[in-house]
Amino acid sequence: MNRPIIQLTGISAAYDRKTVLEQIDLTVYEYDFLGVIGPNGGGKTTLMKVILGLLKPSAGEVCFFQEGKKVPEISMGYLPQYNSIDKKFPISVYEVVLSGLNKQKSLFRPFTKEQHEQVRRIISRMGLEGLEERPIGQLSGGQLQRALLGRALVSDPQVIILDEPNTYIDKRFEAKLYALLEEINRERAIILVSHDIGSVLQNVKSIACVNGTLDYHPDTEIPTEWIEEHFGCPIDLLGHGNLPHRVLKCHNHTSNLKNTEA
Ligand SMILES: Nc1ncnc2c1ncn2[C@@H]1O[C@H](COP(=O)(O)OP(=O)(O)OP(=O)(O)O)[C@@H](O)[C@H]1O
Repeated sequence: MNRPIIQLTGISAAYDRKTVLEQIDLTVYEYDFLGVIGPNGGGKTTLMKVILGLLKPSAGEVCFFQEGKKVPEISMGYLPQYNSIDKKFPISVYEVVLSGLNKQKSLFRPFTKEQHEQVRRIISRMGLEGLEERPIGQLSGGQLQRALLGRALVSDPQVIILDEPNTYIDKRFEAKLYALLEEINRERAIILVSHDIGSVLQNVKSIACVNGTLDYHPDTEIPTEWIEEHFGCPIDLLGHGNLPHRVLKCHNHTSNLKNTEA
C-alpha cells in the first residue's frame, strides 16, 4: 500500500453559522486517484478548500506527509471550477500557465529561464502549442480546461486537485482528459471532484461520497446495489460502459446538514 500524503481527522467546516461538513475522516495516499462525488451543495468544494488551506476548519486536523514523515505542507496544484473563472479577464494561455509558478517565484524577481522552459513544456504536453498568446476568452471549453490543468501541473506538485474538470467539455475530449489524467497519475496523486459518477467509477482508484458527512470506498469495485444503498444522492448518474443510466434515490448519510445551523 502507498503511504498517506494527506490525512483529515474529525474535520468540520462552516460558513458563518451554517455547518457544511461534519466529522470528516479521509486519507489520501501517494499515487492515489480519489474521486469525490456527491450532490450539489453537499460540500465537495468546501472539502477541497479545507485541504488546500483556503478555509480553516471549525474542528479537526489536516496533516500532510512526505515519504512517511509528517511535514507542515505539501505542494498542491488546483484546477478550480470552470464557472469560478472570469473568462473576460485579459490573460493569455501562456500567462495562465505561468501563474501556476507564482508561489515559487521570488518577490521582485522575474521568472527564470528554466521556469519559462517549464511553462513551454507543459503547454506542449497539454496540446496547446500555437495558442500561447490567445486570450482565455477566445478558447473553447476544452482548451481552457487544458490551460487550467497546465497551470495546476506546472509547479510539479505532489498532488493535483481538480474541481469538475469535465464541465463544458464534450465526451470525445473527456476520454482524452481521462487518458491524460491516467498519465499524470503515474507521477502524483489526483483528487477529482465530479458529478459524473459513471466516468469517475471507471477511472479512479478510490471514492469519497460527500454529503455533509463522508462515505469512503477504498476501491471502485462497487456493485450497483451498493451504489443504490450507500450513494443514494439525488445526482444524475450518467452511466457509461456497464453502468446503467439512473437517478439515485435519497442518500443514506448519517446526518443531513442542509438545514442545520451550527
Ligand atoms: N463562501 C460561502 N459562503 C457561504 N456559504 C457557502 C459558501 N460556499 C459554499 N457555501 C454553501 O456551502 C454548501 C456546500 O457548498 P460546496 O460548494 O462545498 O458544495 P459542492 O458539493 O461543491 O456543490 P456543487 O456540486 O454544486 O459544486 C452549500 O450549501 C453552499 O451554498
